[in-house]
Amino acid sequence: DRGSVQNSPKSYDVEYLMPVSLGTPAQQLNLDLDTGSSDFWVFSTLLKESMINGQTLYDPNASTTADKMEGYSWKITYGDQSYSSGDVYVDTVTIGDLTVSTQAVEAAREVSEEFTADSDNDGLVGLGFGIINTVMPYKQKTFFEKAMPGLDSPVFTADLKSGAPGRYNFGYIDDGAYTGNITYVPVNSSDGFWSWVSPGFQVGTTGSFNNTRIHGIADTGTTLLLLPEGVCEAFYGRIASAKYDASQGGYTFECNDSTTPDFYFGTGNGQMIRIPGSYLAYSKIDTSSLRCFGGMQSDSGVGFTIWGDIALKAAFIVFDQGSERLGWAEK
Ligand SMILES: C[C@H](Cc1ccc(C(C)(C)C)cc1)[C@H](NN)c1nnnn1Cc1ccc2c(c1)OCO2
Repeated sequence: DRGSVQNSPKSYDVEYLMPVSLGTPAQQLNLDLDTGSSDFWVFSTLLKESMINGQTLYDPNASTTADKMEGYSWKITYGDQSYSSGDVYVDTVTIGDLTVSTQAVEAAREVSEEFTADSDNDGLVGLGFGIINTVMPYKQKTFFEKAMPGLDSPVFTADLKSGAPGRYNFGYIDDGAYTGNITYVPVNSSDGFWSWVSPGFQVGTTGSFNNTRIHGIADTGTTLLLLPEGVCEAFYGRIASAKYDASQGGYTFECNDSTTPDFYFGTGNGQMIRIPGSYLAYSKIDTSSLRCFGGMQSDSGVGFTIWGDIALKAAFIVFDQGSERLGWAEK
């Protein structure tokens, strides 16, 4: 079995949303596929009105295939301190013509203001590893873990694009979606994340390759690229107008600064992925400004490196849960 679904970026590629069908008859919601968490939760009719702001709601009472998991609950807090919580239903879920008939759907009763404010986002599909699922008393499997036994191959792939729709595929690798070879690196899933080690980085085409191992996670649910302070300093040191601006909470530079170099990160056996300098001028800090907030920021607040969308949209990535490895390819 296999599946394929288009993902569409919101403005500034802040997140990528995909249509998902839940229940019978199908209720379609736009969800954020997040490889950095492992809860499948949705805005629902259980929410207080004050927490809803245009989102599409999952109504378990309108689904003939929904069964309430009595006595089960969930509560998740994300690294940016946003949170959500609620009840759990078993129901059928289809993503890109791939159906899981008994998916644990976490229906929100409460969401923090950050989720309320994002009217396009109807919830998250966590595709990290199930060991960090928050459902109590017994944690639940992710959509991919439920689908995996029926798939042609135990993999899903992410093809995110800059300012354009991309695609998530389940159960197969589309050899037309990338160029060159796929370089596989081992994953340590003990923390529930797609954790891997990059052998190093290079700033621009003339810079030397820095053999400094970078431990981090591949996270489709994080917008930016959060790297060690030293790497940020090496990169922004090469941009004439760049500075760390405490009032903005990060590095900023002039959006059209022609000295902005590309950023390369190593994956393994000599392969490097090139992030175009243009991807690193993330967004104007305010409409009248000529300065941009950097797409690369320090990971000091997180404690580990996060290869978020800024990096992922420069590559074709294979999330191989069967062999616990990540595949990286240029495209
Ligand atoms: C932030 C997203 C999860 C999310 C996505 C979207 C949203 C909104 C819709 C409301 C915009 C909120 C939350 C990320 N997903 N793996 C995540 N989930 N847990 N940690 N991270 C990454 C991290 C991001 C920012 C940090 C951080 C750690 O530590 C300190 O600052």
